[in-house]
Formats: sequence, structure tokens, C-alpha cells
Amino acid sequence: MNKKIVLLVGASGVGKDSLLNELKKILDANFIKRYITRVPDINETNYYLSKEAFFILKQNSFFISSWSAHGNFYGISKNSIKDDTINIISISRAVIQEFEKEFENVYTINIVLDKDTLKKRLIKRNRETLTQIENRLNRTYTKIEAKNLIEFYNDNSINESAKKLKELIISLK
Ligand SMILES: Nc1ncnc2c1ncn2[C@@H]1O[C@H](COP(=O)(O)OP(=O)(O)OP(=O)(O)O)[C@@H](O)[C@H]1O
Repeated sequence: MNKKIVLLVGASGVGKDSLLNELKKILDANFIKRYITRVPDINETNYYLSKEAFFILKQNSFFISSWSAHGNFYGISKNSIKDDTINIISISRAVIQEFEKEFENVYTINIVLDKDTLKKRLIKRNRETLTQIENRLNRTYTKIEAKNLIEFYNDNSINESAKKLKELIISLK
């Protein structure tokens, strides 16, 4: 069973969803949809379900991993991981070890940006107020603990960055 698991992590607004959307157009891989208890925004493709349904699935061991963020719950189903392909998942840094426990070839790509560029992108995205954006930028994140950790700067145009990310993912051995 030859499969790779590529975990994408990174602060809010660094471009995880945008990169995934571009990658889908140029890379043949299993892009895993997350189960989330909130309506997806235009950039995302999730399975949207109620909190009640989420907890029934969780109790029945449907998820490899689940976490909460900003009052919503997120889960990755066991049956979404496929053999003989690259499985790509956007997750919380808090659950990296759950995948490393379960699978062999797990790579974590930390998407990063300098603070000024991130701030400009968050303002342009217009999803939050300036105060909420400042709070996000001042948040301190826990250090990422991962076996195979790679940093990736999303500081080119989205097309260029997606191409570079594709090359990186293909090169993972
Ligand atoms: N390479 C890029 N060049 C210019 N703009 C970008 C690039 N990548 C992403 N963006 C823009 O930055 C904003 C944030 O991107 P996106 O929503 O994909 O981030 P995210 O990491 O998925 O955030 P969240 O974790 O909050 O969902 C969006 O408005 C997106 O269009």
C-alpha cells in the first residue's frame, strides 16, 4: 500500500485554501474534503454538517482526527484516505501526530508568509474587521512538531506558488 499523506498547515490567511484550489487544477492527487460544522466560504469545499451529526460520527470512530477552532468542529474521515496516491489535507497543527501515528509516509508543509504581506491579504480578503485581523497577527502559535516538516513561502503569484508547491509535493520521497 503505497500512499503519501501531505498535511498542509499554516496561520489563517497564508493561502492554504487558495493553494489547494490551484493545485487541484494541476496535480493528480486525492484532495481530502473535511467535515466541518460551518458553511464553507467560497474558497473551500467541505462537507457541512450539524454539530449533532458531527458528534454521532465522532462517537462511532468515523474520523482519524478531529479538532475544534473558533467554536466549530473539523474532522477527517478514515475512509477518505486512499492507497496508491498522494493524500492532501489541510489540518490544524494540533493534530499532526494523529496522522503520524496512523500512517508511515506523512509530510507536513507549513505555509508561511511575512507579517506585512499576510496583513495586506487579510485586509483584502475582507472577512474580518481590522481589530480581528490585528488580533490574528499578534497571536502566538505553538511550535510545529512534525517528523518531516517543510516550510513553504506563498509569496509568489498564486499560479507560480501552486506550481512550486506541486513540484515540492512530487519530490517528497
Ligand atoms: N499567492 C497569493 N497571492 C496573492 N493573494 C493570495 C495568494 N494566496 C492567497 N491569496 C489571497 O489571500 C487571502 C487568504 O487566502 P486563503 O483564504 O486561501 O487563506 P487560508 O490560509 O485558507 O485562510 P483560513 O485558514 O483563514 O481559511 C485570500 O483573499 C486569497 O485570495
